[in-house]
Amino acid sequence: MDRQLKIGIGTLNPAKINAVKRWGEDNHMVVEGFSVPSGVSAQPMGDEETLEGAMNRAQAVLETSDADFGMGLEGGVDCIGEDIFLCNWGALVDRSGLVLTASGARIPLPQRFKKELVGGKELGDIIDDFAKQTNVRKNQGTIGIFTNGLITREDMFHHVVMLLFGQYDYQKNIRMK
Ligand SMILES: O=P(O)(O)OP(=O)(O)OP(=O)(O)OC[C@H]1O[C@@H](n2cnc3c(O)ncnc32)[C@H](O)[C@@H]1O
Ligand SMILES: [Mg+2]
Repeated sequence: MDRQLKIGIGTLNPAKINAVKRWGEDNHMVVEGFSVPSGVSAQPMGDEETLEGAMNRAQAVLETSDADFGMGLEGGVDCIGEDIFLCNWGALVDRSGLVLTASGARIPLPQRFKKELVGGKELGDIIDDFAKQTNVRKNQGTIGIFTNGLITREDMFHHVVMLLFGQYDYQKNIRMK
């Protein structure tokens, strides 16, 4: 029997790992979480820093494991005008040097969150206080709280994982030409 391909995901957060496991189960791939540094702040601000965190995690996984694919999923926030939005990025790298990226769905956060975020507080802590729950980040996520559970953090990241793997064959073919 063929060896199953392994996806290493750069986190121990179950909301992220389960999103990748959904893909792994559907596609006969093994998934393992690894604790790696994101190389960016604990609460990334803006697309650039959030994407950088996702790419750093993906690359670090390849360097520290025997995984065939390294994946990084990073959560941040981003301002558009006066509003502040959830902002999530994913990166997928393979051992040939291919790097794929994709972002997640965005919804606005309450204005009162903005002050605390700009003041240096992590969204994970702010949402726990707001929802009077613990570890929202490991469960339905902020997106789950503000969509009444319709789209959880796992659902949102699963979509990102599909956007990443969905690009794989197309990008591989482009590179080989
Ligand atoms: O262990 P890791 O992988 O770092 O998981 P994390 O929950 O800390 O996730 P990120 O570092 O990717 O996210 C950066 C911060 O934004 C928070 N965050 C981002 N999106 C979130 C969401 O949907 N729900 C709850 N917290 C979220 C998160 O808890 C962190 O405080
Ligand atoms: Mg974190």
